[in-house]
Amino acid sequence: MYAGESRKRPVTVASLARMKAAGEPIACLTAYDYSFAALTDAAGMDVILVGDSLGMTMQGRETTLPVTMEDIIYHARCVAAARPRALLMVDMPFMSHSTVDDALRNGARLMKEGNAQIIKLEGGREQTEAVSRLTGAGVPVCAHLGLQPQSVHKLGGYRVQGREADDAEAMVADARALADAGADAILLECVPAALAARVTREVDVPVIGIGAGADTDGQILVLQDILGITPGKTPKFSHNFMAEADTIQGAVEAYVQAVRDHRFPSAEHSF
Ligand SMILES: Nc1nc(=O)c2c([nH]1)NC[C@@H]1CN(c3ccc(C(=O)N[C@@H](CCC(=O)O)C(=O)O)cc3)CN21
Ligand SMILES: CC(C)C(=O)C(=O)O
Ligand SMILES: [Mg+2]
Repeated sequence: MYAGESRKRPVTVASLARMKAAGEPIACLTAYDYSFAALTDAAGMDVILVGDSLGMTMQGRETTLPVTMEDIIYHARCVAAARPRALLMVDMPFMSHSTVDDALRNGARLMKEGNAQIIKLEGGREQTEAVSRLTGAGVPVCAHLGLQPQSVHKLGGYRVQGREADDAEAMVADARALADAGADAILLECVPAALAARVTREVDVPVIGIGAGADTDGQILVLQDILGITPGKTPKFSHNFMAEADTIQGAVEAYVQAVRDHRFPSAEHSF
């Protein structure tokens, strides 16, 4: 939503670009079913993500790796049934885009079967050809840099990425390459706030952050984390908005308002 745009009008990929240009924060949240998608949409969310985090939040798996195309399409269809005004973003599962042919076939499935309006895929410059072919074919793409949970076994855990100077430079170069390849947005997960601010300045496409500080074009969190119902430990970058709300609807609205008013994230949620 950018200044002057009717709140009732559906959010599109073009809306996100206009919001970046206008300096209007983009509020994003995951949802995995019809009821929460409807509630989240009524709270005024700009983007709803059917994330592969559903492997953990919905299925109780230890990582996102077991999530299948069938799983994510099932949840995307449940969310799409709410006919949200929000832009519907859907994650490409682990190993669903490791070849360009797979990326094209599976990206098309998320749109045709899952009703995705934009797909998100983890990876850096090695994904540029897939991004270019997908966007060239009319599939909007959000690239996902920084902490890539599908690489947890390669990374050795869920850790902040880009702390060393050479890793930071590589991330900036990846962001540029993906934007040049046609990516419509970039998501940065678990990166130092200063690095995220630099990527946000240096690329033309909207940058959405999670654990990436306050100076990105938008914020995203996981639904269960903002409701305080994630079993076990929640990431440092999340905040339980139920702590100050009486209802689930109120908590989701408080999150949207905190993002719009630049009150979330604060330093305690950032690296
Ligand atoms: N409930 C939930 N919330 C998420 O944000 C989330 C998921 N699930 N599943 C998929 C990924 C995994 N994510 C995670 C999981 C753990 C940390 C974590 O524990 N991070 C440490 C930072 C460690 C460091 O300082 O390097 C933290 O204390 O927050 C981060 C991201 C983000 N995503
Ligand atoms: C945490 C967000 C960015 C995500 O990719 C997911 O929910 O799967
Ligand atoms: Mg994901």
